[in-house]
Amino acid sequence: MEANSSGADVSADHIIAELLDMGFEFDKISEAIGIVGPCRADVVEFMLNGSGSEQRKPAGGLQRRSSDRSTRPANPRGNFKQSSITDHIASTTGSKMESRGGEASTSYSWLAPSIDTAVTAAVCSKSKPEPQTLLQNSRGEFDLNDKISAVLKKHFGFSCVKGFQKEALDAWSAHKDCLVLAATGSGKSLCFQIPALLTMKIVVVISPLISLMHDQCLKLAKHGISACFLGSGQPDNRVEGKAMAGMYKIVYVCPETVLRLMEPLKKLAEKPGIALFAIDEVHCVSKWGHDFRPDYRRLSVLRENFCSRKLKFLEHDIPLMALTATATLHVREDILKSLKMSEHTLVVLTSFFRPNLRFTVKHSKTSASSYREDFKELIGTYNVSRNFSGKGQKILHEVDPESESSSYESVDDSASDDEDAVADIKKAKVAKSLVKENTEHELDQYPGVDDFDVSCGEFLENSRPENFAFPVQSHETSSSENLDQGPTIVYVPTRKGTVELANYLCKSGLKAAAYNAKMPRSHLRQVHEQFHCNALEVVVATIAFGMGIDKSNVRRIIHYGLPQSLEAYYQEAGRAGRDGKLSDCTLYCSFMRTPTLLPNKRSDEQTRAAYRMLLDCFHYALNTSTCRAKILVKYFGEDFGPDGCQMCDICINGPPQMHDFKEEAGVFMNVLQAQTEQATEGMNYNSTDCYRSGRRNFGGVPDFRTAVSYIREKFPRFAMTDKIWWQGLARILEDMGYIQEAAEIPRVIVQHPEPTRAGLNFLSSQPDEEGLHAHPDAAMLLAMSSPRSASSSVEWGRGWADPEIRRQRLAGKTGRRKRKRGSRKQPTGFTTAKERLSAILSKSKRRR
Ligand SMILES: Nc1ncnc2c1ncn2[C@@H]1O[C@H](COP(=O)(O)OP(=O)(O)OP(=O)(O)O)[C@@H](O)[C@H]1O
Ligand SMILES: [Mg+2]
Repeated sequence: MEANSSGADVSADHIIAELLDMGFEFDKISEAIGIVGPCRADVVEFMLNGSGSEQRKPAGGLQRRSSDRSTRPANPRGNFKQSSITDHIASTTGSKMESRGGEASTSYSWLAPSIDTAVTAAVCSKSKPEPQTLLQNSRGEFDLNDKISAVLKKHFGFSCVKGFQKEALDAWSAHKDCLVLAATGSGKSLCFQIPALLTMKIVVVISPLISLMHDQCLKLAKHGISACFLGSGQPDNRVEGKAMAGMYKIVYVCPETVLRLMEPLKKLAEKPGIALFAIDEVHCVSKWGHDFRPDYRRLSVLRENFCSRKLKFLEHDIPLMALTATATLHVREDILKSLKMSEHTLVVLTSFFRPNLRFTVKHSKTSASSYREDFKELIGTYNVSRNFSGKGQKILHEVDPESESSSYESVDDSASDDEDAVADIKKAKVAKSLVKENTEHELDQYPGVDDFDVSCGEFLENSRPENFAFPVQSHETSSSENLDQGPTIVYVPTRKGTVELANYLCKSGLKAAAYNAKMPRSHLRQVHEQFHCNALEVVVATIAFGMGIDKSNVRRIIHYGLPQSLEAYYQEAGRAGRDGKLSDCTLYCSFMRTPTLLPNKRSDEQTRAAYRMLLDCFHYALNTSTCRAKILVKYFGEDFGPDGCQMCDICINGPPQMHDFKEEAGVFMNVLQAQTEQATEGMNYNSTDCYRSGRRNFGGVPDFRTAVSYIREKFPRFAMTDKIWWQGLARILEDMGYIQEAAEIPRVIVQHPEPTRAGLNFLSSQPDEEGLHAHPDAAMLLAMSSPRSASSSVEWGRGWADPEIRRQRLAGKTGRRKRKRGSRKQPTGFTTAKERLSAILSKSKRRR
């Protein structure tokens, strides 16, 4: 150990790290240390002067070769104690400088890991005091900031770290756990990549997808940093062995593999040492997040095992750094708890706002029949510069939609919008698939970790990946063509949708490809590669293509169907505009259709939370009065301030006119109140009296449908109103706290609204009192523009959910037109129930 006058030890591995970064070869350094001892000046002098030819001329960029590592001695630092992180990054002080007098600047100036000319000059002219280098601050000290700046410039070409990156690095250097919450594309990866460059130790990164690990390793290799990834598939002992021997600066692993490699990781922690465990996309830990992965939850073993209490050779616990762009307050708490992160964990929180993203929402059936209208503009954008002849592009990967054993439309049939939609359903032979009870397979799940056709790979610095062909430019693509337009990602909810839409876009002349979790993994890798090298203009993907994709020039994210949560939406939208340029995020969804949950195994509590998230997302889509960016960041607990983004459709178009809903609200809530009273008065009233189409008996709580049917029947002025409109009113009343959902597991559309105390107060207010002013939401506006068609088709669509009705329709016994023409048979008992309701209503009116 090298002692300085301040009494602080500078360990040999520190010297090795610094000299390696300067470009000296490992075996030469260790040989020199063996001869002259762990003193930097002596080691450098020995290498430069003692053996003349020892120095590899350091130059910007990459110095170490992979072969250097293979010749590495088994235990180069033999008996030296394992140094701490602060040893590496804050080893020099003013007192050292003073103590070494004139030598100080020469001794310490070559601490600069990337200022290669300074190194040479400093070492070669020992007698002269050196001018201050980039690594010295005004007091002549070398500090963390300087070192970070140096490696940042050398490896990434950036001039400085961002504030939140600095905070995270400070936490790491102080051996603290840290939770980094920062917007998509803000640069979270650097927070865990830089530590690998500041020490000789290894950074272990836990990541949820091979595609993500692959992309990051590829980039690191280009930046001169060796890395590898270990998926959960068939282990490659060669890469795994090298990784566990410390041959790569950064080791990406999936959670499952971390758990399997606990013992080798402990050895790695001993030598050469683990600088940090980074858990990327850490929202996957939480059951309340949008992409829960059970293996992530088991990562608490990291905090439990890699601490100085358990591993005696550690001076400090190995810090954990957890990172995500999409965690609500609830999820954050869950992360800290589930990973058993230290109670001193630093939470680094930045704004989630992405100022260059322009959010828009549009109503669409989002079925094949609406492709032409919805994608006209996109097709025009790409075709404008190339005189499209009408001869479509080659489809990257032809998949027979029939073989997908499900149909896109069938997902939506239960609430399709109008006659056209029904015709589409018929055309697409959806009837066949409707018979199937289980539709789970048609929606895509988040992919498993092994989303590529390889389970591990190594990426040596400045070299091409060994297991991967570097993306080949498509023969059809010149590097400049259409780059200005930038690529587009279209997210669709179903696997079949990806294929259908990609085919449609290809036929329209675009270079498009489908991407979903069920496609061959080799195809998925090909799409990734072609997307990254601009050979593709559009990727039509499910949620399988989302997290962490870092391509700077994505200009458009189109969601063609409602996402499951605002977290998922913001995560996917965050793929756009990572170069800071204006980019569009457009959500197409049906305002008329009731969104459904992706099938998944959930407890009741999780189902409740999942519906809540879906509901928030639906509210976002239907919103007509609040800036979209404001809603999004508020969702993550951030106050946006009074102004909007001035870019989204709401900020541009302004809200619709306010409406006084007092009368409608009064009628609606009176009916609900009557239903409630009816139930409590034990009149044996329930919804099955009203409908005999297999609907559930709700046990005496108010029922939305019954209430609306009653209103339409009994109040002539509301006879033409649409259920969709009343659903909108129910949302407004719920927001105001006047009604609440009584169902145990609330759905996206209110089912059993009951008046609250505030609602009852409102009901008893005088007619001349203040009105109930609100902006109608997007569904209400739409319903007002075409009241009949909407409700009738919704009824029709709902019928399909009933196995009996479906059977009859498929058997041709009943059809929509026939039903429309014929008189609608009132279910027995309907009149009686209405009469009862009337009686209660007039009774309660009399009471008031
Ligand atoms: N200090 C910096 N200065 C300039 N650019 C930076 C800086 N840090 C990171 N970047 C750039 O920001 C881009 C996004 O980085 P990164 O992929 O780490 O984002 P992220 O925060 O992890 O996003 P996501 O949440 O989507 O995964 C990268 O291309 C990176 O080069
Ligand atoms: Mg990231």
